[in-house]
Amino acid sequence: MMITVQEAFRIVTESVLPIVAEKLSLPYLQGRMLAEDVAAPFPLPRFTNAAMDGFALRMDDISGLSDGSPSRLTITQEIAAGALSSFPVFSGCCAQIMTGAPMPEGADTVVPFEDTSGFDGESVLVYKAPKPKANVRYRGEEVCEGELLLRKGTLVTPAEIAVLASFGFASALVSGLPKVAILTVGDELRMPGDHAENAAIYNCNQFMLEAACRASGVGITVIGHAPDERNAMREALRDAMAGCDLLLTAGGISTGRYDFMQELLEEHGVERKFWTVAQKPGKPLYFGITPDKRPVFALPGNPVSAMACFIKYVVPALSRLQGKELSGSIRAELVKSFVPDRKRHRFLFGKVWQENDRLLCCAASKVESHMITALCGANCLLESDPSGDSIPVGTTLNCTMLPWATFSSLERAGL
Ligand SMILES: Nc1nc2c(c(=O)[nH]1)N[C@H]1C(S)=C(S)[C@@H](COP(=O)(O)OP(=O)(O)OC[C@H]3O[C@@H](n4cnc5c(N)ncnc54)[C@H](O)[C@@H]3O)O[C@H]1N2
Ligand code: MOO
Repeated sequence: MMITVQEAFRIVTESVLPIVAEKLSLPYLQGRMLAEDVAAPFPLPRFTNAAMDGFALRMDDISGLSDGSPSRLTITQEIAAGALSSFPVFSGCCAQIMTGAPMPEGADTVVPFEDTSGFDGESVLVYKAPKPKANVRYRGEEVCEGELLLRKGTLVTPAEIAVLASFGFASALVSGLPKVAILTVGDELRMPGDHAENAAIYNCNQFMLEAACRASGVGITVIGHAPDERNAMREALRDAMAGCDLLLTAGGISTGRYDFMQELLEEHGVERKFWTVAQKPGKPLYFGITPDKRPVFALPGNPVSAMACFIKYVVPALSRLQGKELSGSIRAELVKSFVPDRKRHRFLFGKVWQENDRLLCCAASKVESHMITALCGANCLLESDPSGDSIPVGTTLNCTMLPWATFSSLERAGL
């Protein structure tokens, strides 16, 4: 039974559940999403330390500097970064101290090396008084022990890796990264690089979907292709289904004599959630769940249809598998009218950009589901409800950004 786009979207997002989280070491965390809150196991700085190379002293001992004459102090110890002072700085004394070294007991201020007579000798002349307590980094001044450092759901960037490392965490729990299997079908398809005779065409979906998955930040397990023949498709499906978290097929899902995909998926135990959606392109879209609850999308073979379905349904499913929030769409004003579909929700690839304070959009001029060049230059998928009238200039439309669209593409002019 044909269902609405809204219903299809709801079924997909409700049926797809997060996969198991995994613990990864620091070098592998970049780009992943934290699966748990991280609290500070100790305060930061962990101990009060010097912010400059110089002399740790008691501020009271250099108060005489105010009348212009230098103060002389006896150097009683040297503290390097990583070393501990074993006795206090007494009045009239000071400690040579290096940046990052723990402050010795008794001292409250660090005078930078440049404002003294230097490290040589048994005493030092201090020429310039800093502010009291200057050049000292205090225990816990940045972060308190137990404070929430990083929230579950945070995308790990070099900043989060730096924070984790600073607190001594060698690894972190991140959401699982889905592995996608891709299977294309069709006797007519040839691999790019091979000869395509007579009525043959080149396999675009396999490479397009692989690139779209990688651009969406997920991994690939199997990439396969099968001819329109039941046994070959059955075997290819079995291989594709082994070990993936999400199965994507393209082609063979409509009503043609060789469209065996639905029948074979169900033979493999996939439970159909829906087949056919009131949308253009992408009407024959099939969505199901394997017995062990993995999502399966059988995308229509026409490449633009396959990509529209990927953006509208597969990208949110990949987010759900990772426990990520769905990105949602943005609203932009149409600058060039187009004809929607009378009965079906219309998807069109297009461009959204910013002009002054307004977001504007326009659809690609090539609108048929086999016109793959419409994708080039597009940064979003535009949507329009069914309507018998053309959509006028100035209408506000929902635009879903393509996962690989760049921020700068929003600033350039339209298609
Ligand atoms: N009688 C009907 N015919 C069709 C209907 C319908 O409702 N009734 N729906 C049309 C729509 S809409 C679409 S979309 C297609 C989808 O059909 P399939 O998913 O079964 O896809 P195929 O028939 O295998 O292929 C359709 C089209 O796309 C080309 N194709 C397929 N795979 C690839 C690939 N990997 N790379 C490049 N091009 C590919 C294929 O050669 C066909 O031209 O059905 C309509 N028909
Ligand atoms: O709906 Mo089909 O996906 O128009 O080409």
